[in-house]
Amino acid sequence: WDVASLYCSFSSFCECDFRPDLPGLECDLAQHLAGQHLAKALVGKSLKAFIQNPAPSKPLVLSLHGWTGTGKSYVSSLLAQYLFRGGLRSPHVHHFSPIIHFPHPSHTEQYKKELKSWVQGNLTACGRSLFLFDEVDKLPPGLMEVLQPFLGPSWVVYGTNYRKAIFIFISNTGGEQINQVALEAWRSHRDREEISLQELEPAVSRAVLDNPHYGFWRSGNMEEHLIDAVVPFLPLQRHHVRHCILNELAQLGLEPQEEVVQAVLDSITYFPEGEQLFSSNGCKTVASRVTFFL
Ligand SMILES: Nc1ncnc2c1ncn2[C@@H]1O[C@H](COP(=O)(O)OP(=O)(O)OP(=O)(O)O)[C@@H](O)[C@H]1O
Repeated sequence: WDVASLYCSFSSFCECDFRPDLPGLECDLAQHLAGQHLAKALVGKSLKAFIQNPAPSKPLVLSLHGWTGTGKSYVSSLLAQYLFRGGLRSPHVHHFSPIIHFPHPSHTEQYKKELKSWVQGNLTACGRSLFLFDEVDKLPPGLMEVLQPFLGPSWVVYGTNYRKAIFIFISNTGGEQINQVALEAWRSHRDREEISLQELEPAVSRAVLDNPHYGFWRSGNMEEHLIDAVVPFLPLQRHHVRHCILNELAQLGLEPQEEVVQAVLDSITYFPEGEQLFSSNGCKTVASRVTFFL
């Protein structure tokens, strides 16, 4: 324990290195996040309500769903960047990945103890902590049970005020269902921006509950309404991938180069077989393809 965390544990005002810059986040999302009108709106709205409330009644719990490469990790890292001074490297941002942190299903009981004490210890050190769980559908079943007491509205758990924490869960579960809704909207000539959360949420929730490998399936978080927002990420079309390529070129300090843009777009595979509408891996491989074609 350093002096700062000791101070934090006695001071309800302590915000550690939590320095939220919501206008900055909104601006970055508006400029760089392609094709995700629902994610943009939902993340912005839930964060604003949560951060502006000096005494939230429960932690903020977001569940991000969608096809690979559609921006779930990207949005999470922007969140960390605009909420904490140290961004993803802040000592109060905790990132869990099944392959790295929970690789052996036979060690689940040990992982449960460790996860519970890790979350508890870090919330004691700083109530304003961000816990990021990647590939939730690949976590050992039952592991997430230990998180349940931290996600709800109780006043205090194990002597710690945890209501200012943020939990983000990421998975591909529900991705196929989201893709189907987006495809049907396109086939019936509906504007993509008309796709509403009400259309997607039931399908995503069903996919989560039906998936026996999904951590929440056993822990009951879905049923108990501990999740504040189910955030669907739509599959990306060719013009969205173009946006990602231009982002990448700008990041490299380069002007848009049409031959590179076309070469990258043409090297990507699209689905379904007939319409060739959505990028098979979203923008996941854009960075490496840009480097290749430069
Ligand atoms: N909607 C998007 N707008 C802009 N860039 C994007 C978008 N989606 C993905 N990217 C780019 O592609 C990279 C990979 O995407 P990201 O890691 O966020 O995918 P993901 O949805 O988390 O995929 P997975 O489910 O496979 O983990 C990002 O770092 C970002 O540069």
